[in-house]
Amino acid sequence: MIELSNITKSFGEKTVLDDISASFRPGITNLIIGGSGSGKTTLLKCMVGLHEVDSGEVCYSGKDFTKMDFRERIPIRKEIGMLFQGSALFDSMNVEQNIMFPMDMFTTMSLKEKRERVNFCLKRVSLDPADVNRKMPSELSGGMKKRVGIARAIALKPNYLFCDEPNSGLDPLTAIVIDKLIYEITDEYNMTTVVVTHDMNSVMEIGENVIFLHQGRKWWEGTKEEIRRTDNKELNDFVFATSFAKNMKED
Ligand SMILES: Nc1ncnc2c1ncn2[C@@H]1O[C@H](COP(=O)(O)OP(=O)(O)OP(=O)(O)O)[C@@H](O)[C@H]1O
Repeated sequence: MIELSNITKSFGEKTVLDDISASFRPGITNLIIGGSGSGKTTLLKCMVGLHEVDSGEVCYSGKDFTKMDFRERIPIRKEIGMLFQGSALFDSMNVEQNIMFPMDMFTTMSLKEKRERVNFCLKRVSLDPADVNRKMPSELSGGMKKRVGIARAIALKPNYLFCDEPNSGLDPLTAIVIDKLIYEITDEYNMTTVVVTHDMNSVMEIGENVIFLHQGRKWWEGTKEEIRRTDNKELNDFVFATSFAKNMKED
């Protein structure tokens, strides 16, 4: 469980996050949506400590992350898996080395144990270790890179999974496959998963809890089913901006 209380963040004069409170429960996919510049990525970065908040609390299972120093944060960081935009694989490392990286950083596992874990994680994302282990990221398709990114994110059996635009750059069918994968592993490992997206297909497929940010504020919160019935003007304008999505709205 992650709980945000009254998060505020400014860059210079500009308030980017304005008094955001929200709860993200384990075992479900929590989505953060909103227009460009609404503060989604900033909020995600505040949650993992890549930005410091100006005020407010980010609590992991009741422990306030914002008040901790670097050392105190390490045990929580070990429980966090991250899939950032573009997969962020290390170009100079092959697939196996990429997935081993968090284990090298945070564990004393033997090489044999690490290899077993890499193979397990690759199989979990439906990749064949014998086929991809020695490949470099440049040799993989966009969808495969995302899968490897997810395999690396789950390598340390995280309790928390953060994904920033996991579908960016993917064709619609591959995007659905990646969404389903995130949804399945969230349920399977009972992770607290937070996904930043502006992909409406994702919202309608896996939006079990959706937070809508508008002008740096939490404007609306609900489920994918509730979005179809919402009267919130800004949310409607955002979600049903495309004719495809309009067809999905209930009368
Ligand atoms: N490091 C920074 N320094 C100054 N301003 C920043 C910084 N990071 C973000 N911003 C500003 O904060 C606002 C919110 O940015 P953010 O990236 O969180 O939006 P977003 O909702 O994720 O947008 P997008 O969907 O386009 O990725 C923007 O106006 C952006 O210019």
